[in-house]
Amino acid sequence: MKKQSEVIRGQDLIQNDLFTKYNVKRGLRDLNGDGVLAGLTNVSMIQSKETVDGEVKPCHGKLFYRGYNIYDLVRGIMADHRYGFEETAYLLLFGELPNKPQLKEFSAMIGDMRCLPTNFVRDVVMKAPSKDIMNSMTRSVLTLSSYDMHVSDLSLENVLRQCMMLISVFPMLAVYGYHAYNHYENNQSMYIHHPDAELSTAENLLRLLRPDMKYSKLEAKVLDLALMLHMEHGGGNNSTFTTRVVTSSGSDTYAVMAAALSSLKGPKHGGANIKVVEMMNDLKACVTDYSDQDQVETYLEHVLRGQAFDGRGLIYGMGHAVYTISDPRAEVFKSFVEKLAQEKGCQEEFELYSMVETLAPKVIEKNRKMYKGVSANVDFYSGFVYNMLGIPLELYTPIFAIARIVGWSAHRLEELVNADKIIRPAYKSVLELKTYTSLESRDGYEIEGQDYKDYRLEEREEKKH
Ligand SMILES: CC(=O)SCCNC(=O)CCNC(=O)[C@H](O)C(C)(C)COP(=O)(O)OP(=O)(O)OC[C@H]1O[C@@H](n2cnc3c(N)ncnc32)[C@H](O)[C@@H]1OP(=O)(O)O
Ligand SMILES: O=C([O-])CC(=O)C(=O)O
Repeated sequence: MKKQSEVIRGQDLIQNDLFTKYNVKRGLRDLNGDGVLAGLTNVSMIQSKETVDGEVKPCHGKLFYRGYNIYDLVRGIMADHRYGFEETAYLLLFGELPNKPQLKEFSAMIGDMRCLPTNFVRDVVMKAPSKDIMNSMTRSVLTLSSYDMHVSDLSLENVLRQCMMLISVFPMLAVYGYHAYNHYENNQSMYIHHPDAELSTAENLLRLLRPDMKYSKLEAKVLDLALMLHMEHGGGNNSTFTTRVVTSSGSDTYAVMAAALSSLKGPKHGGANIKVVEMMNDLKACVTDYSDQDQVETYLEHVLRGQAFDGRGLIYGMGHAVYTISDPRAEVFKSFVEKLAQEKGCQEEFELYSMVETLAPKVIEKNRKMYKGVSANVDFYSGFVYNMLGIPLELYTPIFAIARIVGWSAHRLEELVNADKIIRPAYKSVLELKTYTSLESRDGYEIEGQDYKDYRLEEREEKKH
């Protein structure tokens, strides 16, 4: 395929100056990070700039769910020693914080709905397991549509039912998908624990994951915090915008959530949490002393030049489309990470993360043309936290999805209530028009070799147990 791919590169490359000439907002954003306005939302608000003396300036990032500052939500729930997933999900779906009976009823509904169709785990989740749990979840979500008698009913009542069911079963799809992979690919024992309707989402996640179903209160609380912080981030982030776009075409909830999962898994979006941990492991393997600032800085320079790690030139967990000085979620995370690292004896690693957090923005700013600042994003510390909780790498992005499906649901419902207009931006064509020629008279390149054969799907080798 080498020759053909070179042809594609030649045909598809559009010169940079044309984007400037036609004022195309690449990535649908201005250089200073302001996004092209694509809609209005009541679900959440992100602030990264403030007006001081009439001048707009970058500020520390702020995030509000339905008008409530994320700091206050986290602080309030933590202070009362409650789990926050269900309460925050209620807030995002219904627009106000629940009172006690409302929270009890909603939590009970989520608990009751944590139930998959008969033999679904055997017939769907355990078939052709994959290391890529996001793809496994996507397949499960699409297959669940076959069990829904009202799959295409777009009434709010039906869509809410579908969203709540998916919110409830996402932890099962993720963890069972992991167990199937771990068994068939890694030859480990497989156990499928049932969820407990009385427990919170965070507790259930750990219960389903661990062989003995046990976890400490601190572990469940930290995971619950992670879920709260990842739940929602405005209409413009890649997976939520995908949700909005696919919803606007009139598609069903399963197809919409499958599309959103496919967006979130990308390493520039939710998939960054896996990349951060892989990058940090690579860093540790590449330097002789990871407390040595010079060595760490040199490694980061190599990453940026595409000479280290995955060759993409990105320092994962750094930078954000909107935030510049700070991502409030990373700040909240960091304060808990430090405590957890002390408890788990991982202070040295915490020091390394802190060092990279300080050095990376300087290294990026030195090597790239910057229009706005770069700081640690929510994905920077999350993988480290999950690692300390003994959660396998394959589940890091799925945990993000377990939280973010709430935001996707709120945006799908908001899109259905308001827009009823298919989202369809414009692409200016810079195509040159041509005169048709007959097959006999065409020049063209010759296909050499048959290297496509290397790419054929391999039969999965049967594992002996
Ligand atoms: C939940 C989330 O989705 S949070 C984001 C998770 N993603 C990551 O952590 C991946 C690493 N980060 C990135 O790829 C980017 O910072 C993004 C995709 C998050 C934001 O991208 P943008 O808004 O386009 O970044 P921005 O406009 O600030 O970039 C300016 C320059 O700095 C570079 N830059 C920004 N972040 C990084 C980074 N982490 N590593 C290397 N270079 C970076 C950009 O490539 C760009 O340089 P270029 O014009 O030469 O290509
Ligand atoms: O807003 C974005 O572009 C990415 C992000 O942080 C999120 O989705 O949580």
